[in-house]
Amino acid sequence: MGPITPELADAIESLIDTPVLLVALDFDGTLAPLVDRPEDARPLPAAAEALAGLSALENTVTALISGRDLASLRAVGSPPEQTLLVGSHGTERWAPEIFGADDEHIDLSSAQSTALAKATGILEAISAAHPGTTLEYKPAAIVLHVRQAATEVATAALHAAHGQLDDIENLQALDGKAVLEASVLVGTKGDGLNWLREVADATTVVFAGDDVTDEDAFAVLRPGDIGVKIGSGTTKAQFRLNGPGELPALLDSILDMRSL
Ligand SMILES: O=P(O)(O)OC[C@H]1O[C@H](O[C@H]2O[C@H](CO)[C@@H](O)[C@H](O)[C@H]2O)[C@H](O)[C@@H](O)[C@@H]1O
Repeated sequence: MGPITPELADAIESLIDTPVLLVALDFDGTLAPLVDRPEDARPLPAAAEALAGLSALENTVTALISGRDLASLRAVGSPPEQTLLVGSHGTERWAPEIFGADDEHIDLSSAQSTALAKATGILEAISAAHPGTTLEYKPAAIVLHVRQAATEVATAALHAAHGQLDDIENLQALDGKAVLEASVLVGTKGDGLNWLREVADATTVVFAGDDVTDEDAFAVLRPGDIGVKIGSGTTKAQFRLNGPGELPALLDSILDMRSL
């Protein structure tokens, strides 16, 4: 049996006649399998092909919604031209001109720049002291990656980072999969998904994601929408797939339904 359960198949069937469908996908761990180095992540070819097919359909809008900043998301995701993009956990937003929406760029206040510089200094020192950890620099955040560190080193680095970042004003610490992100902007994927729904004028939304931050997006789904959790963990989503390898089956089924 494939990954599409009869219940999920029924939900997909109901998408046939919705006037405007929005298909919004998280990137890392959903469209692209998790890998050691963030710069090496790429969509699975079958998923990228299905996404391109969906983006070419009339009355079906595609979007990526990620914790990555937009430049990084574009570089690793190579999204189809008409795909809307939400980055930096909801705070950066871009839509093709045809949608007539205002983009949202990052413009830090001096208090935010000061907080980011402090957090950067702290995480650079922690990373230097914890072999195997690396840093990712974003316009409004600094991320400590511990995926490649030994377990005890990773735990110690995350513990030290939490302890030292907690006192900085204008900063929020976000836990993710083998990462700790220190961000000076407060945004959620729920805000991002609400923006996408409005800009696309969507009557129904499909959203798939794997991480804790994706729960904010599942939380704003409405009756008739479809939320799909990718992988294990507690979730508000109604449906689940085991990993990014099963996403192409979902996208292909939606593509078939919307192509009828
Ligand atoms: O919202 P997402 O698109 O899922 O982005 C969340 C974070 O993804 C990236 O980190 C994760 O993927 C890396 C590459 O597979 C992996 O090495 C890391 O351990 C994961 O946490 C990205 O680097 C972060 O900036 C995103 O916030």
